[in-house]
Amino acid sequence: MESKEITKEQALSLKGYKHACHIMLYGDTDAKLFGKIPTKHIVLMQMRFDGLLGFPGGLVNPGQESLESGLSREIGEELGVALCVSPEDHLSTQLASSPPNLVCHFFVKKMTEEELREVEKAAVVASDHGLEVMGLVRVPLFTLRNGGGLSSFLSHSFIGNSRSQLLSALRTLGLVSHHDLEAAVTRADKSLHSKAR
Ligand SMILES: O=c1[nH]cnc2c1ncn2[C@@H]1O[C@H](COP(=O)(O)OP(=O)(O)O)[C@@H](O)[C@H]1O
Repeated sequence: MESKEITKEQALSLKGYKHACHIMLYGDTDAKLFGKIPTKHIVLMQMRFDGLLGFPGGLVNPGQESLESGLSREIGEELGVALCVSPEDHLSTQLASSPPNLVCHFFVKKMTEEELREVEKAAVVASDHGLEVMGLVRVPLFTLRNGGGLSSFLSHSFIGNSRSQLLSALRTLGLVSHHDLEAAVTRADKSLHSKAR
């Protein structure tokens, strides 16, 4: 899905648009896969009720609450934690090409490994668990010798523009090197292309 980047202020001045707010929670880790492959960072996404991957969040009505407090409310429902989202956590706003009249606001929040583990534990007993949210998942950011890892993750199906939100956050925050990211995207796109044939 192609989307056009606009400012948060432009988005808020649009009439008759819905506002979706989603957040990427992330942090650093020293953990090594199989005791040798550095996982480097933790990045959380979720498996939704419809089988698609996306970020925690949902629709917010800016006429009734700020984008940040609406997003905090959605996080409470989906992840069972009280998380304060601030305007500084905003990363981008995009005009969705589909569905029409939707803007997608994207936030990122850095947390410690311990805090992220607490979120993962709380999510299992959150009210939406097993209903709107089937579970949190960590994004594998590494590339294995057989090419698996990030590229296999990117070959799954994503809701809306969440795949491009993920890629732009990984790029902007420098969580994956430019070379590794481009290689993973190329490999994933090839695999998606061959599945489609
Ligand atoms: O992670 C995401 N990134 C960007 N857009 C998303 C993401 N998840 C859902 N959306 C879009 O946001 C809108 C609201 O969906 P969502 O299911 O999150 O909210 P809701 O629970 O308030 O209905 C939908 O149009 C959906 O396509």
